[in-house]
Amino acid sequence: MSKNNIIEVNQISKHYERKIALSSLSFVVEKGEMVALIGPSGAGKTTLLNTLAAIIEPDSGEILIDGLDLRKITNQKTRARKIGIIRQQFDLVGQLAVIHNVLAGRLSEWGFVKSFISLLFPQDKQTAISALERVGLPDKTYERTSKLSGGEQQRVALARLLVQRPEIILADEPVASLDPARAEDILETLTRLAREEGQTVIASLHSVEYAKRYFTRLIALKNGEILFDLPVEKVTDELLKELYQLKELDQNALV
Ligand SMILES: Nc1ncnc2c1ncn2[C@@H]1O[C@H](COP(=O)(O)OP(=O)(O)OP(=O)(O)O)[C@@H](O)[C@H]1O
Repeated sequence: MSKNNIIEVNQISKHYERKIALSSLSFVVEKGEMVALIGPSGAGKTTLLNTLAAIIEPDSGEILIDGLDLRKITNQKTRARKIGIIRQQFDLVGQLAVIHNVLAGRLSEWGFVKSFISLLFPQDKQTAISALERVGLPDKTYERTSKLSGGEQQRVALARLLVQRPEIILADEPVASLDPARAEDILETLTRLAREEGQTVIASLHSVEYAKRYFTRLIALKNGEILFDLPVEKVTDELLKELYQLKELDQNALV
């Protein structure tokens, strides 16, 4: 494995009952790459991201992170330093003030007691405040998170990632529920901050337009397989047409 490869996926497969979600996928990602995962609904994007985040285990194949088998990175602290994920539901606690959600990025490092204490006396307050400044939310620090709009909550999730500072950021449809202006704003912020920190990003996106604008490489999934894996400038309209064509009728569904 080359020194620059931070992720190496070797023939991973995952199925749910009779449905194949991922079919023997292999690819390599270098440190600092900005990769967008695209493909029609049900193609396997979320399953792949959850597999990379070790939220689900593949049936077969292996994932190497910095040359280490992901299954062997069992220490939570080590794993949190390597990989952070933003999911569609943000995983924020609505009743808590924004700052506490941001500091949850430290949870695996601090352990339960310090994290609990931080709910009363925010520790490392300055780190959280500067993360909130970087995502453009300095005035919401003590606001109850549930009062924020969807776009603002997405920024809180980003600030939490900034505090966690993982080497790899996985983002599952990070802008699905946002209007176009806010979606672009979040993608611009995410990719700019990741570039500044030298982080590697893999994000699933429904919008090919955003994928092309903010990312440098597109991995296209279709029916759990990689249809193409190309630098943005090599992705043609023909390939995209093939990718989003309606699936062939699933004969099994008729039985
Ligand atoms: N927990 C589950 N149980 C059964 N089938 C599942 C489960 N999770 C995913 N699937 C199936 O696996 C396939 C891949 O799903 P996945 O959510 O990874 O696709 P996706 O590309 O992220 O779709 P979307 O763009 O709609 O979010 C789909 O056919 C889906 O129905």
